[in-house]
Amino acid sequence: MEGRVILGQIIHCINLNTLSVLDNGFVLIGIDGKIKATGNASDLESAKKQLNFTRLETITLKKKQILLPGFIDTHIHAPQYPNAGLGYDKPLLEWLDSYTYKLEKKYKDLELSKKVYDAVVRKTLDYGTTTACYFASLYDDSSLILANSVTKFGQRAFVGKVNMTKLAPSDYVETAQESIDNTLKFIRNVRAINNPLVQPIITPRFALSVDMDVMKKLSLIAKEYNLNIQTHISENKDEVKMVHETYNDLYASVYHTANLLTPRTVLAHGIHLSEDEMKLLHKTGTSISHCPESNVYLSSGICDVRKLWEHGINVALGTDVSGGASPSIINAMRSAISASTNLSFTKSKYTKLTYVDVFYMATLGGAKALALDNEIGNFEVGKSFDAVIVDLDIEHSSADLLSECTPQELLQKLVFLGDDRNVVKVFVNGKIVKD
Ligand SMILES: O=c1[nH]c(=O)c2nc[nH]c2[nH]1
Ligand SMILES: [Zn+2]
Repeated sequence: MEGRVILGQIIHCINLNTLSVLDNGFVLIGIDGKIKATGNASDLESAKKQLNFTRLETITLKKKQILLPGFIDTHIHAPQYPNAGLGYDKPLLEWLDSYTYKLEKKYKDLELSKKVYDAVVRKTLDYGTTTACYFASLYDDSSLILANSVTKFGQRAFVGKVNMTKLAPSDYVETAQESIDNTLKFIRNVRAINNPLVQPIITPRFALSVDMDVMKKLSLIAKEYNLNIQTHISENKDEVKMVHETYNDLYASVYHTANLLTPRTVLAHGIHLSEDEMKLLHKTGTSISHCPESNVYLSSGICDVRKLWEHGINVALGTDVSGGASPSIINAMRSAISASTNLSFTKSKYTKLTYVDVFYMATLGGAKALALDNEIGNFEVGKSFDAVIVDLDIEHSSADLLSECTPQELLQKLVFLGDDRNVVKVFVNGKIVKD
């Protein structure tokens, strides 16, 4: 058998509280991109023999390099990328009207779509995002271009054509029929690409912009086509109030009524959830995508990740570009620590998130949120090899390593100081997509 072996310092999460660190380890990958064996370097020869590996390409990491699972961005709006860093003077609902819809409706232009989508996919891969869960726009043909960009550059992704049937600009809204028809067309077209790494995802924008009937039909489509679901929940207090007024129900209950809460559903934000809503999310196996940078820039609030965990809810990370400015999950890890530190100033007996907590959310937590934890998220044998090689010894980068570091310290340097310069190689399903 042919394959590749990576030797060196390897870190991944086994579960929420357990970091596995191999100081001198190996990961053996088959030509099919799957992990065949892992362990200490001293056991490599016997693993090779046992698995009948004859020809192996070897990558030996340097002293200041670590191998990590690829990062998972569970919430990013690809068409909003040109607005990253702009328009943070307004809270959510005004921001949507003043900046966001105005940009998204330009994606009728397929040339613009290709230009921006190629740029987003390239940029997120450069930061080590091996899997991204994208909101696209209302337009199915433009959204298909995002699925093609992802395919071209080799990223693993979910791509959602957004549904919006009300409370939207008159020139950026669909009828119920268009919304459903175009969603079905989009699903068929993404499936026709025949790329197992790219899946369509059901994407009602949020409860305020989609009619209940349409949400219910979308949940039936998710079931029939075996699809994941994504939307937003409880991001901003005015938004929550409007949802209560519109539906006379709790925000999470609105989605539950529409049958949108499933173990394959990821909801962005979840800042202002009530006890009952958290219980409902736990009961339905729904995950939250925590988007800490966006929550600060849009003045939405601070999500209490520990409280969600206490309720048994899985929490992942999202950049939420362009609510968040940075397309980097490394940055999202850092922002999650800052957000929880700020929370600790106002809450008694609150333990802020650690670098291990956020690393978990960026990898295995993300995989769980997308129901891909049998496929990616760590280096368990049988999973696909989605990984990044991180180098903390890059000249002119922010992380100047002037002393010896343990693998755990190298990971901390990445979380607090790292950027795309430190991500020197990226693999998706065993294939090198950044070198
Ligand atoms: O962060 C957000 N970005 C959006 O585009 C959006 N739409 C509804 N709610 C939203 N929240
Ligand atoms: Zn969002």
